[in-house]
Amino acid sequence: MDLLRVLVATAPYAAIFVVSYCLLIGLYRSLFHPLNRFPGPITARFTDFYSVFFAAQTILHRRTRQDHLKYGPVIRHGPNKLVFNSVSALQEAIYQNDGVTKSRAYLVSQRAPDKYSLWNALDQNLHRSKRKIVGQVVSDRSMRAFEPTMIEQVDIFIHQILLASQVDTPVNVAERCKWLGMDIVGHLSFAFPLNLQTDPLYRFIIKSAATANYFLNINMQMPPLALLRAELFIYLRAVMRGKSYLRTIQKMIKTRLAKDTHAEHDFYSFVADEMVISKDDSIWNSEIWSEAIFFLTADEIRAAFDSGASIRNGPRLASCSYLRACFDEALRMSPPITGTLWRQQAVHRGDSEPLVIDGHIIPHGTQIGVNIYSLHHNEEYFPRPFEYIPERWLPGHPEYEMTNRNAFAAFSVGPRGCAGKPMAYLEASLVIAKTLWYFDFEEIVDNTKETGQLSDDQANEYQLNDIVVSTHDGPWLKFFPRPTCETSPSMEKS
Ligand code: HEM
Repeated sequence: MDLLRVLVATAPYAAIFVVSYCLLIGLYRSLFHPLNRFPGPITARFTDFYSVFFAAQTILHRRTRQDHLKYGPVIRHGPNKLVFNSVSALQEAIYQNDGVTKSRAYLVSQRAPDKYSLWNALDQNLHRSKRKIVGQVVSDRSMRAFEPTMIEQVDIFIHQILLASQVDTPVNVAERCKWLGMDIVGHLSFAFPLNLQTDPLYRFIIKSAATANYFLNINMQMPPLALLRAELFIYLRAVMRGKSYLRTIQKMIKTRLAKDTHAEHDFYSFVADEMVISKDDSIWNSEIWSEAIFFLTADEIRAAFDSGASIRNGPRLASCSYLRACFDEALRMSPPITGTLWRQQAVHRGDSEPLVIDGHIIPHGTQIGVNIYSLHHNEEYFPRPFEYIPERWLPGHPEYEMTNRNAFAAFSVGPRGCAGKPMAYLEASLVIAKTLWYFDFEEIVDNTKETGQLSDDQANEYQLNDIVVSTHDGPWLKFFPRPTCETSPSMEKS
């Protein structure tokens, strides 16, 4: 009762304190903040809720581009944030600059205070040592050893499409690719057969991972929001329904720990000797846990591939330049990571060495970045940005001359660029090559359109939802087996 009385008595003072604090912060941000000289939306000047608002609608990438069109190549997108839309910021000033590191916003993905994954390790030395280990997993040699498993999974994908075509059923390609991607990464990480393609048991993890990424994206825009732990309610509900993503990963790790370290050719066999791994329940706080979470969600990215190019399979896969051009153009228009990859000046630089980006001196502590979607739709680098033109990537074509391919950032660049790039290309090449070899297809529903405020240009583009990695639905395709199918091993399974 006493406590209640104290609370009631102090409430007005607390309210006055909060309002005064907000007013003072507002006054400082509008009049004295060193970023005031940069243009941008008024709301973003005062609060990160501006980005949170659009992130919650999964359209922050589109909004950022619109803001660039309105305010120019450098915009203030939060009280302490600047977004750049130039090749020089991408290639020199930010992502390949030793004096710049990942932003502290990445720490919202930490599982335990002193545990870092490759993705959220800000310290450059720690990152280098982690990257070395993961580099072994996705190296060319390792990928060659893993390829038979990958092909096996791709063959299941083809077989499932055949089954659908035999009963005249259209296929949601995004959904199938997500299942395939997750099955492959289950084998790659802990040699665990998730079998999403053939068995619905674990399919819930796709949705769970998307929910986790949705909240991650919002929290990264305004890190204090992570303290609210809004995602906990969703996790709790999943646990109660017996469909917990985290519990599934725990099961995968435990199953793997029960086997001999080098019994399988997977991620675990590489990291086991480097990390202290406990076989009891404290697995939740272990280093392997942090890495596993990252590995499993990163793979969702691969579901974004869709291409209509005609290609050939086999040893010449790597030399199929048109296939590669089609991939790159799809990745340009619909990058699997659409957002701004936030960075900040590294602490070791100290205040004495100013960071200069595109001629602007950047105050220490400012969050800086390039928005991949905006850069990929910058007309200066990619004329007619909303048109799918693979010839931009093929020497000898006029479009090639007019394109600045240095502005391509689907895998980011520099030491924090994508470690899985060769694997992503290999997997996508195999899937598309095999699918086109065995099937003709037609689109059933037009998935490019979406309700909402889209410009005419945008309406012609395949619509993505930005949740750190972008998600989408469809296309819905109806497949027709080609005569070549009859002799294929994967078809014989039917
Ligand atoms: C089309 C598919 C893919 C795209 C477009 C893509 C894109 C990216 C991008 C843009 C980053 C930088 C993220 C940041 O700075 O916050 C990244 C990081 C990373 N990606 Fe990928 N990725 C793809 C597939 C994969 C696959 C298949 C794997 C692994 C099997 C993978 C592993 C990684 C890793 C380990 C990092 C962190 C690198 C580091 O911080 O050192 N990616 N990826």
